[in-house]
Amino acid sequence: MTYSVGSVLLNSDDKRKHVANSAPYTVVRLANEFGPNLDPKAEVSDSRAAKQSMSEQARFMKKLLFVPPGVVPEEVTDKMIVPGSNIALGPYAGHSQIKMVEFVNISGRAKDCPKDNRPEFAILGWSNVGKSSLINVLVQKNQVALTSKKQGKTQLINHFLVNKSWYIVDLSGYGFARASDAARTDWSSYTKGYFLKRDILVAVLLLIDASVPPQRIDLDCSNWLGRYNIPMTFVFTKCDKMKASKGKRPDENIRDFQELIRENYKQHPPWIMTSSVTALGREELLLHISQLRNYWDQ
Ligand SMILES: Nc1nc2c(ncn2[C@@H]2O[C@H](COP(=O)(O)OP(=O)(O)OP(=O)(O)O)[C@@H](O)[C@H]2O)c(=O)[nH]1
Ligand SMILES: [Mg+2]
Repeated sequence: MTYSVGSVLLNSDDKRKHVANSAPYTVVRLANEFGPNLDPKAEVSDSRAAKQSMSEQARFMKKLLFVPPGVVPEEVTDKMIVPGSNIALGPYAGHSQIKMVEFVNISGRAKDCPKDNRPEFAILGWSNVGKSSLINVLVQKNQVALTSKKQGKTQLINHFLVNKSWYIVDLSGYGFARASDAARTDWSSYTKGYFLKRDILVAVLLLIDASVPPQRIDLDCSNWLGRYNIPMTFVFTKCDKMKASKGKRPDENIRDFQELIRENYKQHPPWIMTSSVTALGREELLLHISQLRNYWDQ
């Protein structure tokens, strides 16, 4: 099925839609390194073919970029693109450091969430994908969000107020193996309700474990968000597990995931590689968040 998250709704007062839709997306850095059409080892027999292939690559890469609000796609240069991502940084990027974070609220449903209208970013992903670890790394404090080796630990909507100006929201894992059936059923009622009703949700950070092959649940989830036009950024976690003895490397799993979802989007969502062990992607993700947030705030 094809979802349209592509058209720019300039006359809409719904900034969330603009944030989602101002993004002609995808695989730039990855495309450079691992993209299916962009194998650097591919032999090109003559210079004309090489040039043609280069311009095809350039077109392919532009199409796959995330171009933020305030930037014209044609004006994106290499320097603007965040390494390990498809995200270009624009004029709204900045003020990304987290100076203060307070845990303020646990809610069961959207109607119980804070009502102060501050913009928020929700962290969603399969149980054990590393949501709480990522939050801890972003705010550079251990134990702000509870992490656990046991799946299904976080089971409600947890609001963290950052710099007294915006929220990070830790959501329960979906499809957790060890949580009770009741908790699983709850997810569909309260978490889905949260996505649909929460007007000040700037974007969902959908975490995907890059150390394993693409999972059906992640594909379903991204399709579900796409269907409801909810802005999302794919945050690939555990990218430090480069030396996994079995299976594919994270970059290969990421490429496979991109390939599987590519057809579903007119414009591919932004994505970024991270690790909570090495803090890979931390600053970059904060900059990406800042440009969406600053655009929202203006
Ligand atoms: N190698 C590696 N391990 C990670 C990374 N992020 C998380 N982990 C580990 O993965 C496990 C789960 O991490 P959590 O942050 O608790 O996962 P969660 O998504 O919050 O899990 P739930 O709250 O149960 O939904 C822990 O053992 C973490 O140490 C990472 O970037 N690299
Ligand atoms: Mg958690």
